[in-house]
Amino acid sequence: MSQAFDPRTGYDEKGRMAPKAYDAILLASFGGPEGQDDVIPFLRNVTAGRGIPDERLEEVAVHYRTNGGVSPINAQNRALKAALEAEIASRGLEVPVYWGNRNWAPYVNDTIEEIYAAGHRTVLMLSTSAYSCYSSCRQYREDLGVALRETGLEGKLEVDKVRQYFDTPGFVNPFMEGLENSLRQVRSQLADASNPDGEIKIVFVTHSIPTTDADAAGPRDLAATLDTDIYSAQHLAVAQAILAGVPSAAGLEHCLVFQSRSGAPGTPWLEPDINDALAKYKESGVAGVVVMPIGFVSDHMEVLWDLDTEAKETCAELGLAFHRAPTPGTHTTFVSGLVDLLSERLATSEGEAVKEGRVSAAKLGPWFDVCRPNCCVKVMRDGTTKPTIAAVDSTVGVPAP
Ligand SMILES: CC1=C(CCC(=O)O)c2cc3nc(cc4[nH]c(cc5[nH]c(cc1n2)c(C)c5CCC(=O)O)c(CCC(=O)O)c4C)C(CCC(=O)O)=C3C
Ligand SMILES: [Fe+2]
Repeated sequence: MSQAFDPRTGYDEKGRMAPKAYDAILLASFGGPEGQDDVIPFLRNVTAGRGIPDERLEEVAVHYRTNGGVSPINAQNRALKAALEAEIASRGLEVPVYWGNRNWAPYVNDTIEEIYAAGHRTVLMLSTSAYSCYSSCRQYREDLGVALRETGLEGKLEVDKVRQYFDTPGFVNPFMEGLENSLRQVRSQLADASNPDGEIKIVFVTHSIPTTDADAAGPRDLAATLDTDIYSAQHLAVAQAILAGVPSAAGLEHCLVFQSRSGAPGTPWLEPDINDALAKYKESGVAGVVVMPIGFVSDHMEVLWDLDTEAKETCAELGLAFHRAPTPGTHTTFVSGLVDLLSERLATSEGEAVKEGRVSAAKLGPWFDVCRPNCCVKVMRDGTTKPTIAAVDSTVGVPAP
C-alpha cells in the first residue's frame, strides 16, 4: 500500500480511508410518500425542527398529490438497489446491499438494526447524493450518527461512507448521452418551428441551498482558492466535463441555475432560479433550452415537478423550445461506476482495495472519504450539533482509540 494510513483513525492526510473487508453496503436515501395518507406525515418528517410553515407544506403536498400521493423516489431506489446487487454479483463480490431512508420507510434506524441482527459489523454507506453540502453530505452522516445513538448500536456497528462522487465518470458520462439526445430534440423542435438556426442554451440545474450552507461546504482552505463556493464549483466542474464529452454542444452558451428554493423569503439562497433565468434568456434572444438536471441521481419529484412541470410551463409561456435530459437513474454506466466507487474501499483478503486507484472525470475530484473538521456544520436550534460519522471530527461510528 502506497498511502500512509494512520493506524488509529484509518485514514491518510488526504482523507482517504484504508480499504476494509466491509460486510454490508447501506444505500442511504431521502425517502418519499407512497400514497395520499403518507404525504403530510412525510413532509413533517422532512421539515422536523426547521419551522417550515404549514402553508408551505400544503404547497409542496400538491406536487405529490397530483401524482397520486406517490413520490417516484422509492421505486427508483428499489431499482437501483437491485441493479447494484446484480453488478456486485457479476464481479464475484459477496457483500449484501441494504436500503434505508431519512424521511420514510424503510427508515435508516430500522435498517441498521436489521444489518446488525444479520451479524454484520462493518458497513459502507453510499448515499443517493453526489455533491458536498449539508443536505447532500453531512445530513446523511448525521442520519447515521443519530441512528447509531438511538438504536444503541454506537460502538457495536461501524459505519463509513464512500466519497461524494460528482466527479466520477459513472455519474458524468450518462449526462453526456443525455445532452447529445436533448440537443437533437431541441434542434428538431426549432426546425419544426421554422427556426433551425435559433440559439440554444444549455441550462445546468441543481437544488438551491441557503448561501450559508454553500459557504460551509468543504475544506475552508480549498474554498479559499476558488472564486465560488464548493457546492457551486463542483457543479461547474461537472458541467465542464459533460460539455467536453459532447462535440455537438461546441460553441453553445451554458449556465448553472438553481431550482426548488424553499425556506423564508428573507433568507438568501443560491440564485438565479431557473424560471427567472429562462425569462432573461428569452429576452436576450435564446430560442430553446436543454435542461441538464446535474444535481440529482434520479428523476424524483423535484425533477418531475420543478423541471418537467414548472420550468417546462415557463418555456411554453415564453415560447422557448424545451427538452430535459434524464438523470443517471439505473444507467449501466452509473451503476457500474458506483460499484467501482465501493470497490475503492472494499478490501481483498490481502487487505488491498478490490479496485486500485481512484478514477475522476472532473476537476475537484476525487473527493475526501472523510470530511474535514466542521465540514458543513449545522448548529441546531438548541445550540447543539448532531453526532456524525465519516468525518475527521466524528464522535460516532469510529473505532475507539
Ligand atoms: C441539496 C438538496 C438535495 C439534493 C441532494 C439529495 O438528493 O439529497 C435535495 C433533494 C431532495 N429534496 C427532496 C424533497 C424536499 N426537500 C425539501 C427541503 C429542502 N431541500 C434542500 C436541499 C436539497 N434537497 C434544502 C436546503 C431544503 C430546505 C431545508 C429542509 O427542509 O431540509 C422539502 C421540504 C419542503 C420544501 O420546503 O420544499 C422536500 C419535500 C427530495 C425528495 C423528492 C421526492 O420525493 O421524489 C429530494 C431527493
Ligand atoms: Fe430537498
